[in-house]
Amino acid sequence: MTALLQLDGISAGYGNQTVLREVSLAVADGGMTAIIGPNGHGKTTLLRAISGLMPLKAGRIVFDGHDIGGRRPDEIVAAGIIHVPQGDMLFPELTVLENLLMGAYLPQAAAESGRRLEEVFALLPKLRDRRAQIASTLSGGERRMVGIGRGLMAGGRLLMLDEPSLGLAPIVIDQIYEVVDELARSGRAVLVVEENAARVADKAVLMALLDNGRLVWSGAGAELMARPEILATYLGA
Ligand SMILES: Nc1ncnc2c1ncn2[C@@H]1O[C@H](COP(=O)(O)OP(=O)(O)OP(=O)(O)O)[C@@H](O)[C@H]1O
Repeated sequence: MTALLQLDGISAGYGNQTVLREVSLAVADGGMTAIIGPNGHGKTTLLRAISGLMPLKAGRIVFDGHDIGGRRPDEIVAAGIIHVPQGDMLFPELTVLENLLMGAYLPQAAAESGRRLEEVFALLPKLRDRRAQIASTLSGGERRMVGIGRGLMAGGRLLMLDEPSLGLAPIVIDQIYEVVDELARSGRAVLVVEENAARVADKAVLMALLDNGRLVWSGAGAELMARPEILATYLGA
């Protein structure tokens, strides 16, 4: 496998508190990789560390052959890593279109924003119909789609999604994962954080289980589903 992103023994945390402990992980150049694990065990922190939103205490992050540890968040976006944060974080008073265009704020992305917008509308046709609607009046599922669309507007080679299922009804979660799966099957590298392993087990090329900031297991989804002791110990299944 060609790794697009390679984490090499990374540790990170808040102040004196260490949250991530020596995590090593290879993310493939295409398809879905899933970070799973219970709440509060470091999944969001892992994405924040990759995005440059918090400093590393130890370890190396190599993306597309370059050591990106210590780079600023905007430099990491420019390098091709897009982070769609938990809970949408849209601009509530702006329209769908304005929110989408916010994703293309860096010069290179801005130059390609017309073409990208067409790609986003092709993947998420509902957003074309809703483009003039104010974000705060959208449903939860629609807001999530705008968040994903805004991330895609930035371009990038790796799309990181922090719990795209959070707070949505099961039927809407299925719709969101259909979109994520379509992106992954079209060859885009997607790193997704998900609390419920079963939701991604049949889609992910690799699942990585974080417990108390450590990577305690990784492997194929089918392998995990055949390990009831891991599911019971770490995921309360
Ligand atoms: N800004 C912060 N300051 C201090 N501690 C924090 C901060 N954010 C998170 N933590 C702590 O870091 C640990 C890991 O949190 P993190 O958000 O990474 O977990 P998670 O697995 O993503 O869970 P969730 O899905 O609930 O966000 C928790 O103990 C949390 O309390």
